[in-house]
Amino acid sequence: MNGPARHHAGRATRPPGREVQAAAWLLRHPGFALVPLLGLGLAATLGPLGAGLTVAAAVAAVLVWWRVHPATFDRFAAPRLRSSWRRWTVYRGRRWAQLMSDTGLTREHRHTGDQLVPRVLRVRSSSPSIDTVYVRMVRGQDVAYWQEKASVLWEALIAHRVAITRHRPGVVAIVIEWELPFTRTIPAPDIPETVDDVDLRALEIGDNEHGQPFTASVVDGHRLVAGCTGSGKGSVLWGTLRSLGPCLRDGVARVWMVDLKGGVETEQGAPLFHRYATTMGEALELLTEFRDAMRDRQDWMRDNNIRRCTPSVETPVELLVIDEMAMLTAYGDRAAVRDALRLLAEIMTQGRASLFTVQGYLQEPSKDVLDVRELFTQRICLAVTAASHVDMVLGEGARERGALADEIPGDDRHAGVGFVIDHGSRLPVRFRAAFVTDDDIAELVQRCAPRDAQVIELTGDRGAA
Ligand SMILES: Nc1ncnc2c1ncn2[C@@H]1O[C@H](COP(=O)(O)OP(=O)(O)OP(=O)(O)O)[C@@H](O)[C@H]1O
Repeated sequence: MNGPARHHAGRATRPPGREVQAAAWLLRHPGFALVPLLGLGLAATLGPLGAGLTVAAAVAAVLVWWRVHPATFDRFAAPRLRSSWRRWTVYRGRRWAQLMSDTGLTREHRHTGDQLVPRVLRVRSSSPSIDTVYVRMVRGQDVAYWQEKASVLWEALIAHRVAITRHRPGVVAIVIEWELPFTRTIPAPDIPETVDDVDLRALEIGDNEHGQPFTASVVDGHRLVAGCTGSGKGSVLWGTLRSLGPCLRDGVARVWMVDLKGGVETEQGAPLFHRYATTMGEALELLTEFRDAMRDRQDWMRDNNIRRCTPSVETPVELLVIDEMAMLTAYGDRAAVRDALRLLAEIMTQGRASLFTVQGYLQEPSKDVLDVRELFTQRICLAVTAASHVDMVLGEGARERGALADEIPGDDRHAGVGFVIDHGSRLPVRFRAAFVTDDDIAELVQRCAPRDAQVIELTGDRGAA
């Protein structure tokens, strides 16, 4: 009856031999065997000089790519190279074991007394300042246990923020934000002088964490912006309109504004709008008019055999902006909400080629918004109040890949900070919207209000129709 070996037949009381451990390690990290083998293979076929030249040429090609085309390099090559680099410099061997031990995340084997260290399975470095480390927990731990230790881990790593989620049974994903790359408030984008200075596919609304302009299109689809109160949605909205300024002035783009918060925040910009609605009744009228205008343009395109419109005074970009979208799609009278959702779905599925696009701003993503979520091709998540909101807005797995939007503190240092998913790499990219003040809005109105504006009067009953 004595001794663990008799209690647990088949379970060893001593670890496997070192050679077995080494073979298992190599199987888990095939690159370590394959790279030297490839080197030897090259040397055998091309000779040492040929092999050296081939490797040098490969390194040179990567360097040339890095220098010549930073945008594609940062998008495709950098995350992979960075992930490998971090894996073997930060989350490796003894250093990792020490970190786990110091933070109380190791366990002693009951029988052998060995330290069991959670194993790093994979590192994904989506940006220079965000890593996701996938770790197999040791037996007896669960995700709640790890989450309890998150703050200890955070302090030990000297990181900006750490969040832990369950990836799959036995495996946790640790998202580590190393630093906040935005140290200052970014001033509002300049209003371009002329329509020719405006790139409708890349309107500047802030900076991304790579230090490049954060841009957004108003012609390639629809945009959803989610963020809790005070997160900086206003900056994204007004930043877009500032970058679009001359197009509004000259009638190459027109804004149809729906603000069911009574127009408090958008009233200042009313002279810029082609149509303006602040009650549910007005909003439905506006949506219907927008939809009908879209149908008319589609008919015109069909008659003239045009597959895609070019923005011009004759065929302007028609931009439907909905501030606090949930008031339209979730909280209003049920029949009105149903009508609004039906009109929106029609506009969003058909509007793109005829230049009818939608931008929805939202405080709290709800189930009703999810019905049309997939129709938004660009989704932006500023600070939100719940972890589940991040995936609701950006798509499943976004938070685990690094989009910790629910962890963005609600203070002025972080206002305007958010995440988007890069279309090419599918990785989250952090950005900060430029701050558009009331004076910046006033300047925009003064310089860019359209000459032939026919704004709906701000009268009538307010609230739900
Ligand atoms: N891009 C930014 N950079 C720095 N600070 C900002 C930025 N955007 C907003 N702020 C600060 O955050 C405050 C709240 O911003 P804003 O009103 O745009 O938030 P919001 O998301 O529109 O909130 P609500 O949904 O309540 O209207 C601003 O008064 C300003 O102090």
